[in-house]
Amino acid sequence: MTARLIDGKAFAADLRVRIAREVAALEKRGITPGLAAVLVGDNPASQVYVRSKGRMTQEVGMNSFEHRLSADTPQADLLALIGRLNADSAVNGILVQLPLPRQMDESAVINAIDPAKDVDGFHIQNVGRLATGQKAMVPCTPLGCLMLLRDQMGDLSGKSALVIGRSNIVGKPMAQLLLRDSATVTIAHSRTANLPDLCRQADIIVAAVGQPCFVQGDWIKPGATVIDVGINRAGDRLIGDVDFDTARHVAGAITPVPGGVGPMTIACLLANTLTATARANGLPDPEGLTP
Ligand SMILES: Nc1nc(=O)c2c([nH]1)NC[C@@H]1CN(c3ccc(C(=O)N[C@@H](CCC(=O)O)C(=O)O)cc3)C=[N+]21
Repeated sequence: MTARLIDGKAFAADLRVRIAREVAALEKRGITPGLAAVLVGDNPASQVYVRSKGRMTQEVGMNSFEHRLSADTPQADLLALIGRLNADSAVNGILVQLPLPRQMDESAVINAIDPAKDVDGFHIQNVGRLATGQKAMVPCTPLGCLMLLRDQMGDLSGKSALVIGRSNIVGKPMAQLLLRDSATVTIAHSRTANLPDLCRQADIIVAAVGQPCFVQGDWIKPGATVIDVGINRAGDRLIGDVDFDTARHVAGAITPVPGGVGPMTIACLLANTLTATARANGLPDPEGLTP
């Protein structure tokens, strides 16, 4: 068996076309969505993400505001900037690139963002809203994974889903979204016993462990759908958390790295910015961009 390739790059491009159409419709009402990205320090990989986010934001017709602060910026200065962005009506979405330098308290920074502008969905209010089934801003990577899974499998209800990884930015919100779609969800992590056996029972595997080629082909139930969230640098190449070369002979469908989840994350950031703009203006949520 050879797995179907899940083309996240193409899906994301299509999503951005739909977003651009909605942005054009808002333009007629005199509304232009604005996304502010804040980058603290000069992590070269982070700079790449911020740049490509900035370019795609403009491509869909939104305003992109970039703020670069030096790595030794005091936390109070960052909080002051967030305060100004919260108060700025031209800014509908605020993204503070993670990880932050050591002197910063990440939770304090995230929770300083106006939850209505929290397009990463990391604010404690959005986390609680997602967990209790209320209208929330939903983290971009899990939202992108959910869109790909629904597109591949249709109704997820009753499917067994294994999420490998328990981070606040991927694993936990991914589990919440799958649960909302009535999947039977297991969260595995570095202390999980018999991970290969758990994997073999899963119709859906979402791998977000941060270890290259961690999930082996012979751990996968034949025909399962495998979503690889990992982005690991191997020299000048990117590789995922799934051993693609063995997994592709067993899975029913699998996302490649690059070209799978990564582009969906950025497209969902734009989707969330559009959703935040609609809500800020008392308009209904745009169709098909929220869970
Ligand atoms: N507050 C915050 N929100 C984030 O969403 C966030 C963050 N901080 N910090 C850094 C990580 C990383 N991240 C990526 C998004 C897209 C690609 C992406 O598009 N990757 C391409 C390849 C890019 C390349 O070739 O370098 C792909 O997988 O095909 C990668 C990584 C978002 N992050």
